[in-house]
Amino acid sequence: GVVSYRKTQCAGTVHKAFNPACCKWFRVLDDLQTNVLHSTCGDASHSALRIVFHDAIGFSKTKKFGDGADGSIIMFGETELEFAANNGIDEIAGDLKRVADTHGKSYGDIIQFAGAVGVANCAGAPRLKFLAGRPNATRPASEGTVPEAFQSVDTILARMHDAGFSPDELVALLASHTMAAADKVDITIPGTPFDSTPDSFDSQFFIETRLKGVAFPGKGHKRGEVASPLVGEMRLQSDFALARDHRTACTWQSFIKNQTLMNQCFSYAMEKLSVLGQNTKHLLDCSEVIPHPESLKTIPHLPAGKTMADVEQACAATPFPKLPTAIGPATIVKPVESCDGDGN
Ligand code: HEM
Ligand SMILES: [Ca+2]
Repeated sequence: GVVSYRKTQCAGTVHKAFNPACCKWFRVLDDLQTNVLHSTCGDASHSALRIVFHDAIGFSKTKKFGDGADGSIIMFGETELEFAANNGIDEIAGDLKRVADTHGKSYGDIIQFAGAVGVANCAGAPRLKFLAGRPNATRPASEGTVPEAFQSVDTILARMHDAGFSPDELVALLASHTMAAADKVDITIPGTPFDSTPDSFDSQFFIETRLKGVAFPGKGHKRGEVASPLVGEMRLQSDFALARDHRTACTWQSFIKNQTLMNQCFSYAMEKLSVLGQNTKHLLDCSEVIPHPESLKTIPHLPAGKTMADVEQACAATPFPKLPTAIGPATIVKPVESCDGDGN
């Protein structure tokens, strides 16, 4: 397509595009927002971001398996969705497969597109890039490429290194856990968030993972889970450990009062993730289709009932930033509701 400096009306939509070749993605956008993501930072938008990671990370620099952000998790879903680390991905995979098939898009593209749109549905989020044109996957990823919450920091950093990501880049990617909840860690309490604001792309996740753990949100401890600081909040063992490890703690902490830095680092790392194993020369930049996220309405804070005495020090070089405490009774985190019609 030819880029012009005047926008072209995209037929069949309310949208206009600089690049007419991106018009068809506006039709995909409308379908996704109406039927899957509901233009909200809820369960489906969260899942759309998670599947970006689980698809792309099936990549290895050393062993030549896996082709990265190629949609193999949908194309070879009967294989990959059986992997334990992909527990719970089946629903979004099915939804995105339908949308891709309807619009004649590759599974690699639909995953990256839905991820970027899902992020944009969350207040405070960066507007991620979107490149289109990934060919369909020709083989499934191997089991063992997706990090698990019960693994050690050494194991997780080694796996990320093998996929081309530094410890700092992993921390940046983990900003994703600010718009996240767990359904499968403790199946008795589906939708249990990782921070007190799962509908906002804020730095609360980086704050709350550094508070002293006091209890479990369900009835006792599950594999990959450690005690969390708030009623109704889930803490992954891996997030606990990465928040405190000398290789990652200072970067973790640096995002708390610097949303701009957090968003820039997340965007950069997501851009890398979104084209893992792909030749970007063959991709078309349709970033103009990604909606503009709303801005945040809150500032970084300690949840109500917490003080600086509840913070665990971890970065030797820099003290934990001073934060105000939210007013009111101790924060209780409400579950993220799912819209799958089964009432939980
Ligand atoms: C150390 C690496 C990581 C580990 C061990 C990990 C582990 C997990 C676990 C256990 C869950 C809960 C799943 C469930 O029970 O439903 C989860 C959720 C999630 N993860 Fe990660 N994750 C990691 C990195 C990432 C990265 C890099 C991204 C994105 C770039 C990501 C995005 C998400 C999102 C958005 C959710 C929420 C899904 C939802 O609410 O439906 N994670 N993660
Ligand atoms: Ca949040």
